[in-house]
Amino acid sequence: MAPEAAAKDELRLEQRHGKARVRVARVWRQSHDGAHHFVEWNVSISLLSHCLSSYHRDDNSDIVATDTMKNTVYVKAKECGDRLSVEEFAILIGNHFCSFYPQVFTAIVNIIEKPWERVCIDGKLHLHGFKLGSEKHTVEATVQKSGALKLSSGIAGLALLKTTQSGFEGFVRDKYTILPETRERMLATEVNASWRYSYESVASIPTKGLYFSEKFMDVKKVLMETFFGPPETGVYSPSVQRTLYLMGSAVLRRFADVSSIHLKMPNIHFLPVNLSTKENPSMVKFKDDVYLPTDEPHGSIEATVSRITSKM
Ligand SMILES: O=c1[nH]c(=O)c2[nH]c(=O)[nH]c2[nH]1
Repeated sequence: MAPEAAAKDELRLEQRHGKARVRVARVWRQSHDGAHHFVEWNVSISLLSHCLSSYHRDDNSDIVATDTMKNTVYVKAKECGDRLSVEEFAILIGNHFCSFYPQVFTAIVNIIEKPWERVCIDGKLHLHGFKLGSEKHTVEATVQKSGALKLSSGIAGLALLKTTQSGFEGFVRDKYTILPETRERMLATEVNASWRYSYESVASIPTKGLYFSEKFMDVKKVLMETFFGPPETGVYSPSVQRTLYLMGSAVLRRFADVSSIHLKMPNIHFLPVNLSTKENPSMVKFKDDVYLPTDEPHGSIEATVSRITSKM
């Protein structure tokens, strides 16, 4: 928020305004091989600006209209002749508002990219055919007039499940506890991750190729490899907490330009099904085979893993 003291009333006002959920799709047509590239973005913009008179008086002369913000998304999408990553587009939009309008000092741009993937027909990548995948790519760019930048990317809704190599033992037992200890259970979650890049100014971001799009795929790969372990043996998970920490620390170890990662990993329960009657005591006896899938309630487990930067 933009805090400004209103001397007249001795009140403090914190304000921002913006346009939420501006939907835009962009096609880039490559002339050399006929391939089309496609993205669909949902853009939200929030501006911190000096426009106090609109709150204190009937004077809108400093307001950048939210309708103008919406139009700017389409203009900038049109103007970007070459493919760019969702991170670069967020920074471009944020930078525009901070540099074009004297009264805007901070722009916060959030974008959600839909997971459209090129289809494969008869083993060949289609030139202009796409299907919708599941997990989304998110970004938040906070740009200051000075060019200072905070950049985070994320994954939303990455549903993962393994049918073994998971357990939960040694937790607190008291008169309220009935959960049995186990070394054999299903582990299912829907990962929401957000990682902060260490680039601190617009001028310092890597611009070669689609740097951040590739990085997004690489981070996702590291998260999944750590969750599942090797294909034939897997890796044992003693708790969601431990697995979350290993996933986050693997990302920090692997990518020098990621300074922290927040992971939210609900523990989605698949309950053992045991059915028995007096007549048929072993009608369905659970042998790690038949489960009742559930959505709620679920365990909610989240943590942020960051580098400890020693300041000498
Ligand atoms: O991995 C787990 N972490 C928990 O904190 C927890 N709590 C619970 O009931 N089951 C589990 N599993």
